[in-house]
Amino acid sequence: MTNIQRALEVENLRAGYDAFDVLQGMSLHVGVGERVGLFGPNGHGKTTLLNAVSKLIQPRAGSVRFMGESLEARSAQEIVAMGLVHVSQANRMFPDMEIMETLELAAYTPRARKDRKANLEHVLELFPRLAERRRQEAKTLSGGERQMLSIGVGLMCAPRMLMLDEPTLGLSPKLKDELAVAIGKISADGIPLLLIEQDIAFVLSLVDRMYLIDHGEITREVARGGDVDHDEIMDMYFGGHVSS
Ligand SMILES: Nc1ncnc2c1ncn2[C@@H]1O[C@H](COP(=O)(O)OP(=O)(O)OP(=O)(O)O)[C@@H](O)[C@H]1O
Repeated sequence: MTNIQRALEVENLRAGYDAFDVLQGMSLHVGVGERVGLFGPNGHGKTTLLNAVSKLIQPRAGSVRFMGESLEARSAQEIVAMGLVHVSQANRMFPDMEIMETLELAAYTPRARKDRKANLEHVLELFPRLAERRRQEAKTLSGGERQMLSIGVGLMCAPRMLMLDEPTLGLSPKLKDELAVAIGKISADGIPLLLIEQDIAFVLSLVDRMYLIDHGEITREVARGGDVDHDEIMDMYFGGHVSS
C-alpha cells in the first residue's frame, strides 16, 4: 500500500479563459491534514486555480493528483464523489429551498449518502445559526448565514479535503470570528484545507503555510509564524498598506 503524504498535488498547471492563460504553470501541494492559504491581489488567478482543480474549467496543461490519484480523466462530479470539495464564492443556492432541504440535497454522492445523518448533525452543531433557522429559505439568509450554508453544503458532501474561496468576503468582524472558529474545528477533524483569503491576518491565523500568488504564478511561500511582514506584503500587492 502506498503511503499518501499529499492530499493535493498540482504541477505546472495552465488554465484560463478564451485565448488567455491565467495560470502560467502553477505548482503547489497540500499535505494530508495540512491547512494551506492562498493570498494574492484580485484577478491574479486564485479562483481560476480552484476552478481548474475541481474541473469547473478544463486545465490546458499540467497535472493534478488528489490522494495520489490523477484527476486528468475525472469529471467535476467524480471529483466531488472522490471527496475533493470546492466551496465557491458564488453562493449558488436554490433560493426557495429551506436550509434543511439544501443540506440534505447536498449529500448526493454514495459516500455522502451513507453518512448523511451524522454529517447533518455535525453541520448544525458547527453552525448553530443554521440550526436555529433550519426552516428558513436560502434567499432570506444574511450574507454570513449564506456563507455558513455554503460551507455546510460542502461538509454534507463528506469531504476528504475542502477548498474554500474567500469564505469571509463581506462579513463583519464578529461573523468572521465565528467562521474562523468553525473552520478551525473542521481542520481539527483532520480535513485538509486550501483557503483563499484577502485578509492576511485572518488567513495566517488559520493555516500552517501560505502561498503568495501574483499574475498566475506562486511567488513565495510563507510558513505560519514565519518571517512575514504584513506591511511589506500589502505594499507589494496593493501599492500601499491597508490597516485592519
Ligand atoms: N469566466 C471567465 N471568462 C473570462 N475571464 C475570466 C473568467 N473568470 C475569470 N476571468 C479572468 O481571469 C483572471 C483571474 O480571475 P480569478 O477569478 O481567478 O482571480 P482571483 O485571484 O480569484 O481574484 P479575486 O480575488 O478578485 O476573486 C481575471 O482577469 C478575470 O477577469
